[in-house]
Order: sequence, then structure tokens, then C-alpha cells
Amino acid sequence: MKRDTTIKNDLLIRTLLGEPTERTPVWMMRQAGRYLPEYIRLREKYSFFERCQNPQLACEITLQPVDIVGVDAAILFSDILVVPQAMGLEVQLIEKQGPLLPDPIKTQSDLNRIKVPDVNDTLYYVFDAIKLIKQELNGRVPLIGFAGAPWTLLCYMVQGKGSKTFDEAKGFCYQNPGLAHTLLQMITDTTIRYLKGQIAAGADTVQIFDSWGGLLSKQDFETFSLQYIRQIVAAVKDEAPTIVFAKGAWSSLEEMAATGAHGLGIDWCIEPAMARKFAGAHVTLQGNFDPAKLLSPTPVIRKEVTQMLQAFGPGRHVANLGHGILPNVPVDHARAFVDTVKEFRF
Ligand SMILES: Cc1c2[nH]c(c1CCC(=O)O)Cc1[nH]c(c(CCC(=O)O)c1C)Cc1[nH]c(c(CCC(=O)O)c1C)Cc1[nH]c(c(C)c1CCC(=O)O)C2
Repeated sequence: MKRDTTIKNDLLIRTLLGEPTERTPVWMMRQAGRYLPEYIRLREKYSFFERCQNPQLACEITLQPVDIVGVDAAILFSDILVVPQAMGLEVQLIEKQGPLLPDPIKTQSDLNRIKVPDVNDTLYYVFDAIKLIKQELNGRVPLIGFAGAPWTLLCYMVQGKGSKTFDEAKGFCYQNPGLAHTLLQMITDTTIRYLKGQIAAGADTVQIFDSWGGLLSKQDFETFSLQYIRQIVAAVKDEAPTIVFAKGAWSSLEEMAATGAHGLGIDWCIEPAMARKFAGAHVTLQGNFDPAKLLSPTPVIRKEVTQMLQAFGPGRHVANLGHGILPNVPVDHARAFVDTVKEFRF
């Protein structure tokens, strides 16, 4: 495994690899953007995909939470939906509504419109951003690269927009399993190339976001999600520490640990002790503070974060939220979360 030995604060990498650390590392999913006034100002000037495609802007946004909140890792500013875009689908981001894919995949002829692209032709801007970010980070903290899990990307590529249930996407899988598996394999092949490209450009670790994994039964999670995640983890885990976050899919923690991933993200609906029992001793757990709890008064945040750290116990834990930070969280509440972890010792 390639390892950047110039990183001064490498708590995250050491924790993912199961090495001893002085304290628990901390970062927050979706930490770049949304709740930061410095980000919102940039949003007024540039469209979302302009922010993703311009390496200078992506770099500036990636560094904001490191400078402002003091997290132990940077996560690349981009989006999981740049992959469907690179495969040939149009993706728009509508202010206050979220993603819109005007021509979603419904039939075989829709599938013929997309391809497994050369990532160097289509996603070069992400690799350029990573190179610039690594330079600007100058070894302060590691850089996390990421991609959406094939199942979560299928949800958007078929449904065409966000949804609480993704019932059209699920209906597509149950009515046309052959098409669904062709699409999932195309996304998987693209994602493997994409994550390898991110690691080659300098990402120190990568996370696979399966935000909608919890919509599937345990059996369907294996069929439509985990068998593809397994391929991705197998392809990248020897190049960089790999984290799998499948929100709500706690009933498959044992199977996810068996993929060989270094870290598993969990949400706040499962207790740390239970997650540890399912996942076993040889994987790092990441999570699992309820993002809405960051709306509590800061003394409550401090007390509950301390309880969370004690519940996970020392070692093999990366403190994080159980899902992305909410846009309406005051910055000092995010800072209270981070500071509590950084001050805590077992
Ligand atoms: C499902 C999903 C998406 N994108 C992502 C996921 C998986 C994680 C999760 O479940 O939260 C992942 C993502 N999206 C973004 C990042 C950047 C890095 C980070 O800070 O973690 C990451 C890791 C930026 C973004 N991606 C998006 C924004 C907000 C739009 C804006 O700032 O104009 C940001 C900062 C847009 C986006 N992109 C997506 C949605 C549903 C939306 C709209 C709603 C929202 O704000 O989350 C798809």
C-alpha cells in the first residue's frame, strides 16, 4: 500500500489500519459546504458543477473545514453524481431541490446511451483538484477521496431525482433484473477506475457512500449492492485504506467486514457495541453521532459526544456523524463536536 509518510497528522490513516494512536480522529461527512458561510459566499458566484470542475474552487472548499473547524482529515469537494455525468447522463442540481437527471435510465435503449468512460478524459478535473489539494494541504492531514456505491448511483440514474423510498428505482430492479445488473456492473467498472485514479492523484484513503443501502432487505442488499461494493473494495483496498458507509444497512455489517474494507461507517440507529459485535474486532468503525443532535446546545453536544466516544471505546474508531452535517448547523456547534473528540483521552 502506498502511504504518504509526510503527513503530520495521520491519525485517520493509522486508525483505519488498526495501528495505535494517541487519540480518536474526527471528521464529518459532508463537512465541505452547506453550513459554512465561506462556502455559501462561493455558491452565490459559481454553479454547483462549476465549483466541482474548477480545481482552484474545489481545493478552496475542501480546505475550509480543515482551517475553520479543525477536522483531522479533508474530504475532496465533489459529488457522487459526477460519475453518472461521466457515463453520459445529464445531471443538474436544482437550487433547494437537489439533483435532477432529466433523461433517466428506464429501458435497454436508455442503457445504450451510456458507457464506461475513460476516466482520464471525463473526470480529469477531479484528479487535478486532488493534486492541487495535496499540495495546499502540505501534509497537514490526509485527503479522503470518495465515490457513490453502485446501488446509490443506480437510485439517482433510474429515479431521476431524490426520493425517500426510491420506489421507481427498486421497481426497475425487480422488473428488469438483467438491465439492473448490467447498469450496476457498468457503474462498478467506472468506479474502480475512478477511485484508482483518485488514489494515483494523491487521495490517502477512499470512502464508498451507499446512502440508500438501508432501503433494501438484507438479501436484496447482497444482490443489488454488496456484490458490487465487494468488487470495488477488492480492487482498491491494497492501494489505499477503504471505508464503506452503507447507511441503514447494519444487518449486513458482518458481510461488509468480510469484504476486507478497513473501515465501516455506521449511523446512529445502531449502538456501537452492537455494531462491534456484528462487524468483529478487525475493522475500524466510523460514526455515529446523529447529525440533528448538532442542533442541541453545545454543553449537550459535548456530553453526548463524550458518551459516544466511551461507547466505542479506545482504538479502531473514527469519530464522525452518522450521516452528512445538516445545512442549518451553527459552525460553533460543529466545532464543539470536533473539539470534544480532540480533547478526550481514554
Ligand atoms: C446522496 C449523495 C449525493 N452526494 C453525496 C451523497 C452521499 C452522501 C450523503 O448521503 O449525504 C456525497 C457528497 N456531496 C458533496 C460531497 C463533498 C464532500 C463533503 O463535504 O463530504 C460529498 C461527499 C457535496 C455536495 N453535494 C451537494 C451539495 C449542496 C448543493 C450546493 O451547495 O449548492 C454539496 C455541498 C448536492 C447534492 N448531491 C446529492 C444530493 C442529494 C444533493 C442535494 C442535497 C444536499 O445538499 O445534500 C447526492
